[in-house]
Amino acid sequence: MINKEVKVKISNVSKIYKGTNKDVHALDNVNLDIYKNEFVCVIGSSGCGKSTLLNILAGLDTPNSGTIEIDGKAIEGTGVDRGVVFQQYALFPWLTVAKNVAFGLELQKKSKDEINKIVDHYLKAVGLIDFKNSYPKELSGGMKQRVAIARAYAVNPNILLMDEPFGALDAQTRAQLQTELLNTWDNEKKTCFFITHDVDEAVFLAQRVVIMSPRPGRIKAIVEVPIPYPRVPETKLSKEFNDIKNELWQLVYQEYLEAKK
Ligand SMILES: Nc1ncnc2c1ncn2[C@@H]1O[C@H](COP(=O)(O)OP(=O)(O)OP(=O)(O)O)[C@@H](O)[C@H]1O
Repeated sequence: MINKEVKVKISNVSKIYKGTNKDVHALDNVNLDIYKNEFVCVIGSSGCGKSTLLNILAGLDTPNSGTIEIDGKAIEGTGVDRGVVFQQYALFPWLTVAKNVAFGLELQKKSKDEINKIVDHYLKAVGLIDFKNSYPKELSGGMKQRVAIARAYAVNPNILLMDEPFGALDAQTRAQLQTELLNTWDNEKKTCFFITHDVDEAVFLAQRVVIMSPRPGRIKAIVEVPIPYPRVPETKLSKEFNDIKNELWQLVYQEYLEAKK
C-alpha cells in the first residue's frame, strides 16, 4: 500500500546540455512526486533522460530550471540522505569488501565498534559475510553489486537511487538480486528510485512504473503495479503480472514506432 506522504518532489525540472553542434534537451519540464517508502521504477528508450534525472536527484548534476525537494526542503548538492548504486560496481579495488562497505561510515566518523556492527549486518543481509576480507577482484559481478548495495544501505540513506544496478548481470543472478533487494527494501523501508531497461524487472520491483520518452526527455505515462508484496519469482507467472507487463510493452513499443517516424 502506497503511503501518500510525499518524500521527493520534482517540479518543472528541465535540463539542456550544450553540445558542440546542437543543444540536447535532456529533460523538459519533468514533474513527479515520489512517496515515502515507495518503490518507483523508471523505464524508457536510450537517451530519454533517465540517468540525467537520477544524477540531478543525487545532486551530482543541476537542472537549468525547476526544483527538487526532499521532505519539503530544496536539495543542495549530494547528501547522505541519498545512496546511489550505479551499473558498474564502483567499488574501491584496493579495499576489502568490509572496508568498501565501511567507507561512508568512516566519513561519518562512527566508532569502530559501530562500524563493525553495521558492516556485518549488511554483509549478512546480502549474503557476503564470508567474503568480508576478500577484495573486489575476487568476486563475481553479482557479488560486487551486492557489496555496492550493502555499501549504499550502510550509511542509512532515506532514499536509494539505482541506475540499472543489475544491467550487467546474467538472468539468474539478476532474478536473485531482485528478490533480495525487495526483501531489504521491505525490512528497511527506504524510498527507491530505480532505473531499468527491463520491463519485467520494473513490474516485479515497482509500486509505480514511470515511462519516459526522448527528445525532449519527458514523462510519458505512469503505470501503477497493484501486486501485493512479498513478490517472489513465481509472481512473474501470474496473469496480473503479465497484464501489466503487456500494458507497459505497448507504451514502450508505441514509443519505438514514434521514434522511427
Ligand atoms: N554530460 C552530458 N553532456 C552532453 N549531453 C549529455 C550529457 N549527459 C547526457 N547527455 C545527453 O542527454 C540525453 C539524455 O541522456 P541520459 O544519459 O540521461 O539518458 P538515459 O535515458 O539514461 O539513456 P541510457 O538508457 O542510454 O542510459 C542524451 O541525448 C545524452 O546524449
